[in-house]
Amino acid sequence: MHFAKLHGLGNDFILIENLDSDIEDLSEIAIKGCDRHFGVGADGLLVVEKSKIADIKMTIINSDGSVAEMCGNGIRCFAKYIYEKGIVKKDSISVETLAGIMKIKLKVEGGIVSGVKANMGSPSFEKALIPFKGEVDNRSYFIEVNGKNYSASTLLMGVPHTILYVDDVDDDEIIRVGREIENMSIFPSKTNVNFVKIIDRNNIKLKTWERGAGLTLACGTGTCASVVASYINGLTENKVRAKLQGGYMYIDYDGENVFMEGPAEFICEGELLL
Ligand SMILES: N[C@H](CCC[C@H](N)C(=O)O)C(=O)O
Repeated sequence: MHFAKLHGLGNDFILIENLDSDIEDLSEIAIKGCDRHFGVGADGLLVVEKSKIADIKMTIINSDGSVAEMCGNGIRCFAKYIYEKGIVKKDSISVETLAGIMKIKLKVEGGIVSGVKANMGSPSFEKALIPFKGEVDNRSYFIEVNGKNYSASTLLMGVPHTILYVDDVDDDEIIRVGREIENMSIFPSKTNVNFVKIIDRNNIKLKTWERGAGLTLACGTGTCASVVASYINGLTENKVRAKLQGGYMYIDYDGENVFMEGPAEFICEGELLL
């Protein structure tokens, strides 16, 4: 089947069209297609489907085959694809996801999408929604891993996110700590784990261990969640530039909705022979 590969700041995706809803084994395609040796290689699979309640529907499947409710870098890539392929030829697009309908604004120059701004909706600290089973105030608590205590926040930004504040986002410890926290029993649906260094009140640096995908070069929902948590805890302003391994993302939290701005690029197209 035909596929496109795109990335948002190095968080890369295989995208396929399923507008006739005739492709069934999407998790199998994600697992095989995302394999970086036996497949195309990607952090996840994006699927274009028809919607009854929005312009289009985006289904997201992680490289381990698990379904994710939302994906920030993915929705920028998705929006670029559906505009440039003429599936939805509007510069303001509504996208149905399992986390709700997202409103996307495209910057178009000469028929090419040069930038994407997404309204990522409202964050929630509601334990039942995240879900989170800890007996602490999840806005700010301490989490212990391998005898070390980390200051943390946990919230829902379409998908569950836990934010840890660290001095060095490049510490190899991140992989072990990320994998351990992702699977802790206090997170019944697991969690993404963001390691954040506050640079100043308008700049952070972060790296994300993603639920169902492992360490990625950037995480859109994670960057949004990190800015919300940092603002709520008085560590930053509500408009923040975030430095990811793959480049910069711009986040604006207005107290109700979170707006994410960043790039999306095509890498290649081809035939998936799985
Ligand atoms: N792996 C995540 C979904 C993708 C999130 C990330 N790639 C983004 O850009 O938001 C999860 O299962 O919660």
